[in-house]
Amino acid sequence: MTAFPFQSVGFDLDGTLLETHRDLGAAVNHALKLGGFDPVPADHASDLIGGGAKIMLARAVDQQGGLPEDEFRRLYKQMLGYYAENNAVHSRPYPPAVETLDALAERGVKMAVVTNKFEGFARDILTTLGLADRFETIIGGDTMGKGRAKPEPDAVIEARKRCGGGPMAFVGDSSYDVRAARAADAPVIAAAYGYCDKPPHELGADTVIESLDRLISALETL
Ligand SMILES: O=C(O)COP(=O)(O)O
Ligand SMILES: [Mg+2]
Repeated sequence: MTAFPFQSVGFDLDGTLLETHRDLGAAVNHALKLGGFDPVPADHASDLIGGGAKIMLARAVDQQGGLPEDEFRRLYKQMLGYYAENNAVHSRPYPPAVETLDALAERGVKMAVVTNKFEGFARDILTTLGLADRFETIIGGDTMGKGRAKPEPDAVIEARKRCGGGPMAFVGDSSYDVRAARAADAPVIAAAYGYCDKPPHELGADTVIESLDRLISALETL
């Protein structure tokens, strides 16, 4: 067997490893309701995901005319409070996620999560789902400091360092992921089944997969 080409793989969370839009959508709708806004329809919640919770709520509020800063901040706090209590109600790994993580572990590959979610939420959800221990590190949108979340490369670079510093490939579903990985000089695979903010083939990734069960062969042929 030839050696696997990557020492580590970095994963985006929402829309790549986990289907999380129902819980995120419920949190946004909780805040929208408190602000007197209409809820976001369930099948539109996924369009708001990618830049973290604040951007998600801001997009939903702006679609309905926007809010002054202090009122927005109040709703944002309410949203975070709700999500803290309800972040893994409906959220699940995509069906081949666990098998794929197993298959990578069998090959000696280290795995990292690099998400724009707050690190604490990511840890909570992965712990509830029994997956937290599989990752060498979990880096959130707040881990590297203000303004350093994806699409900045810092979190990908830090994840690669924490995984030993060897070659890391990155897998993500949005332009935030592709830009962060590119800027960190990591090959990147786009998850077409996720919450892509552009048509998957236009994200600028090295390759596109329709399901996580294609990941290992995609990594071997990058
Ligand atoms: O919650 C978000 O908006 C983004 O999260 P992700 O970086 O894991 O996709
Ligand atoms: Mg994502």
